[in-house]
Amino acid sequence: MIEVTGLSKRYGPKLAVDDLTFQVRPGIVTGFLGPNGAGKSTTMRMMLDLDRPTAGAVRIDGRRYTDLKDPLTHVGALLDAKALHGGRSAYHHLLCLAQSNGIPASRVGEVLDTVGLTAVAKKRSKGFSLGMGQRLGIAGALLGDPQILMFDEPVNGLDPEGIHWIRNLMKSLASQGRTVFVSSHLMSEMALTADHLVVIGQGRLLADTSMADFIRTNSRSYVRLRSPQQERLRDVLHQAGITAVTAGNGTLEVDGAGSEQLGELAARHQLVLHELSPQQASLEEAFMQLTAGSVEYHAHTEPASPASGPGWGAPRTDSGASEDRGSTGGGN
Ligand SMILES: Nc1ncnc2c1ncn2[C@@H]1O[C@H](COP(=O)(O)OP(=O)(O)OP(=O)(O)O)[C@@H](O)[C@H]1O
Repeated sequence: MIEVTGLSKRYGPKLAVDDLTFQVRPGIVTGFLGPNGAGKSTTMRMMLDLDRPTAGAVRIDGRRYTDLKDPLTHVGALLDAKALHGGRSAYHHLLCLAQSNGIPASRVGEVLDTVGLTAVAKKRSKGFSLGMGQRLGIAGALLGDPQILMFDEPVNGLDPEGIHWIRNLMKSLASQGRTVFVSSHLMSEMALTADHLVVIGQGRLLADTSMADFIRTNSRSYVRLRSPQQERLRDVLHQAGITAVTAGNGTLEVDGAGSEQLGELAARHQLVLHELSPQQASLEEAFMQLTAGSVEYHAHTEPASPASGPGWGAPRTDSGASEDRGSTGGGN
């Protein structure tokens, strides 16, 4: 398991990671979420000793990363798929990694096969597409058959088949009892992959909880009802002490009562229902709700117009102007 304790990282005036404490457990996929610039990559780099913490510590199975013998056999990581020696073939890139980590050369062919790159094994990686580079990075992470795996944005650049493959790979690695820690901005994908979530915003821990609890705690759940006898239904609900809110499309929304209770109530009063559906917010909605206060880089739906605005280059006066990096979405 990975244990992060009081971890902080300061870059000049910027506190990129602020006193993070959490554990990543084996046997499940743990998703690592946060808005742009929240500190995810910095945290992962510190986990792998690629960046020195300003304070705090990371332990991998009770030891510091630098104290691990042949670290790739303990921890496999994909942090930056572009961090490759472009002149080397995929095969030689992996062979160099294997030789410097006491891993048998026979593993190279196995992992190339696992990630589907056998046919291009002898090609130089500088000609690889983004998706092929991701696959090669994942092959490198798997090379030492480690118990702990970390992936920073692993589906970046992958096509739908590749995304599906990554999802199944992570689940199967976790089901073998391994520790899988993965960051992603693709919420729909994370919702299908992760069992547990660690969420950070502006370097601070916002949530460390199961996927189900995270969605339940950070979003509204309700039951949607539609009936041709809406007025009677509303009266019946009111008499039962249940508040219903009229929504669009002739539907009623009810908080605080389950669909079983509502269905039985309607049946007792012989009311026809055309819809009785529990509504649960998506991970994306729950994530946006939780992180709303810690998003640093806000884009704007409407592009600024030279005619209506204060003029190109003039200081903006709307909220968040000082940190705003415009509609490119910021990043680093
Ligand atoms: N080497 C560095 N020097 C200075 N500042 C840095 C450095 N690395 C990261 N930062 C800053 O630290 C903060 C956290 O960055 P980090 O890349 O860890 O965030 P992230 O959550 O991975 O973001 P994203 O989702 O956009 O990849 C940002 O404000 C970033 O600009």
